Amino acid sequence: MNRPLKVALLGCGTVGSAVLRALQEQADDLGARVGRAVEVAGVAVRRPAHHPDVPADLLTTDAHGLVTRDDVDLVVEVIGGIEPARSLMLAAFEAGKSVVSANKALLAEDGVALHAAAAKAGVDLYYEAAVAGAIPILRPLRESLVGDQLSRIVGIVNGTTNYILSRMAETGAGFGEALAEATELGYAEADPTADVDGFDAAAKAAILASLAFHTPVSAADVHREGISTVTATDVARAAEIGCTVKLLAICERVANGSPTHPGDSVAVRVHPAMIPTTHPLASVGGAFNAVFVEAEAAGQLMFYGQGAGGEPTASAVLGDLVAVARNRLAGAAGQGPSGYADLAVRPMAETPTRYHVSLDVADKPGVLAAVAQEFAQHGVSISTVRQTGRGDAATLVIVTHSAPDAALSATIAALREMAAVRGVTSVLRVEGLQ
Ligand SMILES: NC(=O)C1=CN([C@@H]2O[C@H](COP(=O)(O)OP(=O)(O)OC[C@H]3O[C@@H](n4cnc5c(N)ncnc54)[C@H](O)[C@@H]3O)[C@@H](O)[C@H]2O)C=CC1
Ligand SMILES: N[C@@H](CC=O)C(=O)O
Ligand code: NA
Repeated sequence: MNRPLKVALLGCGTVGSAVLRALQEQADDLGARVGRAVEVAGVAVRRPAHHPDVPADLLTTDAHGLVTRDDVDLVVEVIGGIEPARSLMLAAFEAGKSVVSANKALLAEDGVALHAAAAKAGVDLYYEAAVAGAIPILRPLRESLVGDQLSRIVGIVNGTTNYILSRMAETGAGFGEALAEATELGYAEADPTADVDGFDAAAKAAILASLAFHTPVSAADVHREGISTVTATDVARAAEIGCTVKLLAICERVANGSPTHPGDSVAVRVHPAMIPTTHPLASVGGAFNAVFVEAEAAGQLMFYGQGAGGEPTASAVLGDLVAVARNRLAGAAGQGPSGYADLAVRPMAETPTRYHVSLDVADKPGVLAAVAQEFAQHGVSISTVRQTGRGDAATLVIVTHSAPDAALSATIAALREMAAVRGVTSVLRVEGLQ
């Protein structure tokens, strides 16, 4: 009889414990789908005493020893972070074992080298769980859409920040209170600043852009802004123009160049933005994620589902585990991402964006003209202007047309210096507005 395939589980936190539970409770079904029984060989943890529910004979603090054990066939890495996750993955490849991971931080930092190591060893590196949790998005990009030309991906890919923004908008909850809830529910990273400051979404954007545009993109290539600067005023201003505030990951293929990138390039950015409440992404609430893909032949596609949490993420991990187990039995390995297009990454300063700006001004003759002049001087065209209030308490709300981001931020800096402007009370980019 064929011996079972043995899985080494590295990490037993929010995701790891859900993966372990599923491996134990659904062992028969998983084995039937793979075509061979799948068993847990061991679970590497830092503090065994913290895992009373895991059979003691499976627990070990020696992750490296577990990964390189002769009877281990497949490795699931759900420790997170860069080290020791990277060294453990490399050790697994060297020992001829395929790896399934949920670690976007590592893949976005060192994906090219890790894929090269896996390819050299003839094994798999799969990480569907790393982007948008349970939502199948990496395999669709890598396989189903590989025959098409992708032009743009806009996603809500961080559950924690979407949960926080949804709570702020819907219930008026404070930032800290909403973050504590997201952490309690298992959505936040071990260090939640990774979520709040946009690092997690930037890592996911890098992975999406790499696959979509056949171009190596790392987290360092992604323009990143988080949500800690989003204020109640921003949320209220958004509502006034029929918009909502979301942290967006935007990956674009840009044709016809810019001053420093004359050919095609890619622009990858993560920042909060106002989007119309009629936009498909506007209704994505709580820890849900959605990824909106635009492709030449396929047109628009939207992928939606649970982007965070133990069980949903475990679903993606197990899907990958079945895939790599099948490959192993077939004596094959799936193809890694291709980087043949190798497009340049366009800097944010040259990327076209639109701004929504609120200014406190005195309602005096000439103020509007002076403000408009400042936009014009920076080459920024105004789409709409709205004034509320009179006298000393007037507010100007301006939405621009699209312009290079550097021109927009220079305009804001100049407005802050104008005597007629008492304060710039809200500045957010706008996406999807007609
Ligand atoms: N929680 C979520 O909703 C999602 C998490 N992920 C990713 O999954 C991975 C795991 O995340 P969580 O389970 O949420 O984190 P977690 O912090 O709950 O669990 C990580 C576990 O790994 C253990 N660990 C750390 N270093 C270790 C080492 N050297 N040896 C053995 N164990 C070690 C920790 O003690 C902890 O129990 C991360 O890469 C994360 O970005 C991906 C998608 C969703
Ligand atoms: N911390 C992440 C977890 C999933 O990737 C998030 O909040 O989305
Ligand atoms: Na996914």
